[in-house]
Amino acid sequence: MATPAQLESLKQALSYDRPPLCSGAISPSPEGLYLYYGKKNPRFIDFASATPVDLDLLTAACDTATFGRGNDDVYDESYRKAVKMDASNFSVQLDLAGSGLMTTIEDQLLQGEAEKMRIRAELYKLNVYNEGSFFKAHRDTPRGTDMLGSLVITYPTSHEGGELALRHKDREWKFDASSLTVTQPSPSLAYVAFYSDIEHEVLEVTSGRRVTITYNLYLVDPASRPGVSAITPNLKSTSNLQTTLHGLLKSPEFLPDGGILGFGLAHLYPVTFETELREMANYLKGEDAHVYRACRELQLQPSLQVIYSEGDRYGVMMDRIVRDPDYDYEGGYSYEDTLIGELGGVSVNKIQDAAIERSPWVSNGEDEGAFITWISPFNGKNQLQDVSMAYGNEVSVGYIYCSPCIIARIAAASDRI
Ligand SMILES: O=C(O)CCC(=O)C(=O)O
Ligand SMILES: [Fe+2]
Repeated sequence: MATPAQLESLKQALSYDRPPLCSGAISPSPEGLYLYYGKKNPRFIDFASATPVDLDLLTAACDTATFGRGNDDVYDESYRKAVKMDASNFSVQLDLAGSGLMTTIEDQLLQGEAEKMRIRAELYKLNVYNEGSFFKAHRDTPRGTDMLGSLVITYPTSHEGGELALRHKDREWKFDASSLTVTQPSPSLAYVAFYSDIEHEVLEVTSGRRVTITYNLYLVDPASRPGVSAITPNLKSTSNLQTTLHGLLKSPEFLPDGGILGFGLAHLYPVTFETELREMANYLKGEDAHVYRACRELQLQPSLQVIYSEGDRYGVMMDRIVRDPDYDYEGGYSYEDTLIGELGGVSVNKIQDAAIERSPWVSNGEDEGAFITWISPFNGKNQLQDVSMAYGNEVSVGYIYCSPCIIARIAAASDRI
């Protein structure tokens, strides 16, 4: 066993203070503030000098903004009150790459294994929030395992309210694009980029108008794009977690007979039944990337695992995402029995104070089980039911957020020294 003091030192070392977002203002070239929109009667706005009439015409050309609830696209003004335009109906002249913005976002959001990746921004929508408009708290719909985040760019139209509030774990950040652009010396754009699983909300616009364009941010492996070379930022400083864990590994009193460390993840990740957990190491965000890297640097061969079962205390750990297996429910078998008996799953504890001997599958002799020493709490969002929900009767919807855990196997003290 690890002593409470040892576990506490590891938990303390997990503290991570990099926010899951980056924001600021950019002063683009004059064309960066131009917007062309509409197909039949195209129009033009220069946001350096947009008039109320310009914004009325833009509003009139937009559609009411729907949002995704489960597998449905719904319109509900109590949840999202705004108007929007799809990317196929407008064109912006902003040169994202040339403005240096993508490099800044990459430096902030790519960590761990993802440092060797680049970010591709795909224009998604234009939104207009007139007085009284808002968009209640949501997470952006996962659109691929390579989807990393979202970028919101706000034009410098004068307005009050309409702050973007972002929440992760127990923290909240409020981004007020209006007061930021007003204080810039030349007409500017305000930007905020964040991981797409971060909950965010557009607060009510109390006066004026707020106009944004949004981009979906995808990870791109430069190795798969010939001719594009990657510059890996030199962020390889040894983390506090790595130092603390290294110290503990050197101590013969820390897990003397070896054991399994578990780290619940802080972020959610888009998956399908086909997603390989092994590949997800490349997509880890923020503190999750940081934990994975510390374990890998210490040769602990970290792996991503999912734990199935609805129970609060015990579940079945798998190294892959599994489709709901066929099982003989009538004959008294559960899908957990099938995962253990046929698909190589192992019974584990989901919380620290659940003795593995009490696991239903260990106590009935079905499985030996494995006890996990949890360093950060396991987030139960990765159960089979959650994964299958995205399918329903429309398979093409495809992706759903799940949160696996990072597992590190610690050898016995005699084998470590
Ligand atoms: O317009 C904004 O500030 C954010 C919009 C948003 O969150 C979304 O479109 O998902
Ligand atoms: Fe959003």
